Amino acid sequence: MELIVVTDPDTLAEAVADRIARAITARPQTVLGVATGSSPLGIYRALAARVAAGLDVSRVQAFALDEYVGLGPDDPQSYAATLQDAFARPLGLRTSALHVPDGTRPDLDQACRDYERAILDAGGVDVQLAGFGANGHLAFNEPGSPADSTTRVVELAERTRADNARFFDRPEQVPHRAITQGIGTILRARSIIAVATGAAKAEAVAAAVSGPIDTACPASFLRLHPDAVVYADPAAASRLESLDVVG
Ligand SMILES: N[C@@H]1[C@@H](O)[C@H](O)[C@@H](COP(=O)(O)O)O[C@@H]1O
Repeated sequence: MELIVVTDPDTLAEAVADRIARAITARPQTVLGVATGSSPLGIYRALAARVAAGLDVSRVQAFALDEYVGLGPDDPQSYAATLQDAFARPLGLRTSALHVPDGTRPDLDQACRDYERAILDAGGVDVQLAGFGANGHLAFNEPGSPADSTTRVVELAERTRADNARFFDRPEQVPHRAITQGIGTILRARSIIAVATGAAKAEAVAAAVSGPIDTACPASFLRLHPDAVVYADPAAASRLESLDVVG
C-alpha cells in the first residue's frame, strides 16, 4: 500500500480529484465507489470543478459504501441524500447513476444481496474512495469485521455513533444499525484511494499503515489490496515515522 502525505486538506482534495478525473478520462464508464463523512467533501467539490471545466461524467456510475438502517433518501441524514447533495448533484450525475444500499427494505438481508449483485452487474468498482473511522473502521465495517465479509447489516460501535452524531439534531437519533459493503466487497474494487485528514485520524492511520493486518483495525486490510493508496495530511500521518510530505 502506498502512502502519500500532502501538505494540507485542500492539496489532498485536488490531488485525489486529479487521480479520479484521470481514471474517468481513461475510461468514461468508470464505476466509482463513493464514501460519506467529511473527508471526501473537498474531493467532491474539486471533482465538480473539473466537470464544470469539461470532464465528461455522463457515463459514470457510483456505488455508496454504506447506509443507515431505517433512513431513506427523503431523510436528509441518510447517506442517499447526503451523497446526492454533496456528490451526484454537483457533478450533474443522473439520480439513477448513484446506487446506495436500501436501509428501509423490510427484508434487509435481501437488500444486501441485491446490492452485491448490483455492483457485480455494473462490472465491479473501478476506483473506490474511502475514509477512515477514528476507530479504524472502513465504511461501517467495525473492528472485528472479517476480511472476506460482504454487504451485510451491522451494529454500529458506540464510538462511531458518537463520531457521527454531529450530523444529527440529537445524538440518540443516530441509528444503531447500518448496511455496509463488506471488507471483501471493498477489496474487489480494482483500485482504492483512502483519505484521512486531521489528528483525530492519526491513530487509525498508523494502525492501518503500520500495525498488524487484522480485524482490530479493519482499514489495515487495505494492505491486502494490490492497488491501494492512502492520502493523508501531516496531522493524520503524525503517528507514523519518517515521512516525505509532497504537494
Ligand atoms: N460510514 C462512514 C465512513 O465511511 C467514513 O469513513 C467515516 C469517517 O468520517 P469523516 O470523514 O467525517 O471523519 O464516517 C462514517 O462512519
